Amino acid sequence: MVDITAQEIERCAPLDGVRTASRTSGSRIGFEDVSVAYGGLTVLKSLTLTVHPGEIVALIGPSGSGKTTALRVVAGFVRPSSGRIMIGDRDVTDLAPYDRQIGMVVQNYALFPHMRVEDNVAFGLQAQGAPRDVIRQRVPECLAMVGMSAYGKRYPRELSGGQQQRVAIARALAPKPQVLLLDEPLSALDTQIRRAMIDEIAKLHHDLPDLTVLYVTHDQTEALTLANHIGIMRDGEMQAFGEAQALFRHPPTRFAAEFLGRANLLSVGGLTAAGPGEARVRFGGAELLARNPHNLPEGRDCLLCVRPHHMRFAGEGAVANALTGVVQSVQWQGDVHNITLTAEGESLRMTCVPMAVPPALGDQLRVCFDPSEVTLVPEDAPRG
Ligand SMILES: Nc1ncnc2c1ncn2[C@@H]1O[C@H](COP(=O)(O)OP(=O)(O)OP(=O)(O)O)[C@@H](O)[C@H]1O
Repeated sequence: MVDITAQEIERCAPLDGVRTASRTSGSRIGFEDVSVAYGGLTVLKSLTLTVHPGEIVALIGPSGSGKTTALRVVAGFVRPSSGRIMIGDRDVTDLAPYDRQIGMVVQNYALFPHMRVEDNVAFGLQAQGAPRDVIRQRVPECLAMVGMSAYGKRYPRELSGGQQQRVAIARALAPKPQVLLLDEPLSALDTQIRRAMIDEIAKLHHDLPDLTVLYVTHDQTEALTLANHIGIMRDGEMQAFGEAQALFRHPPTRFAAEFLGRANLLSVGGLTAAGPGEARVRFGGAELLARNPHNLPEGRDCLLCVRPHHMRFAGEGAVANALTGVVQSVQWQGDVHNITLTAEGESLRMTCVPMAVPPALGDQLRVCFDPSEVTLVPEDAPRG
């Protein structure tokens, strides 16, 4: 993560009042074969991606995978070594940040400390030379949008982290940008405030459905809750991209399965077709039925992705898709019990509603899962 400063936010403030005066419909963000290199090292590699008008796309991925770089290249703080950046139908690759009609919110708020809240929010409008009466109307409007109407006269130091971030969002939205870039906007906040802010951002986007949002985060909950589409970055490349639920339910690679949500990935073999979109596989002595959305071919060794919350107790008698494991650990976490089992030499995590009498360490436990909830995933190609 490369921190973005108040000076850079200042450089985003649009100077052209005519073109930024109103946002009547959404604009796409387009990366067209964009690469970025620092000192000869390519950290963003041929990225092609469209964020459609009114959509939220979240970029997630490990530290250093190029998420912030992708965002900064849209903002205009970084020049691509090749490729083009589009906002709407405009090629903005050679435009300065302030001429791109973007709003930006970053992790460390980057509010101007010497300005009151209302002056922070007015900043972009003043920079574009908006008339005073427009500013007088727009500033309270934006503060109301983020629930900060009562705080206009305060200085940033007189606000909590969550309140500062709300002001930062109001400031970014005041000039009615076409696109909003969010760089880990909630990562400095504690868990409870972060949850509340996720709801608020969702509501904000509901109220501003034309706003196109590119959202960089480490937090898969934020990505899954807010984004229409999610891109998973790795080593400067888009490793996987898809509609949020589809990517979660049917991850295309091991890396995607592990990065988005928690997953048990069992090594299975002997794949045979079993009806449309389904296949049977062997896991030790057990035969299991699963979704095969990636059409892996017969005979293929692959992984079975079982989410911990999809595992259930099988009880006695013959049950399809059942495994027997030995309990290795039991943890109570208030609203769930987490149980770890070993089965056929592999470790499996299970999440279930809290039990009055949980299983004990060393117990044999039969568990099962619904074929429609488990997915076959190809093993990632070796990286070299
Ligand atoms: N100004 C810079 N000069 C040189 N290298 C840079 C610069 N900015 C970023 N990098 C490098 O580019 C790579 C991608 O960085 P980037 O900040 O985009 O990653 P990220 O995925 O956002 O990481 P994080 O999750 O930690 O924020 C990293 O290896 C980083 O060290």
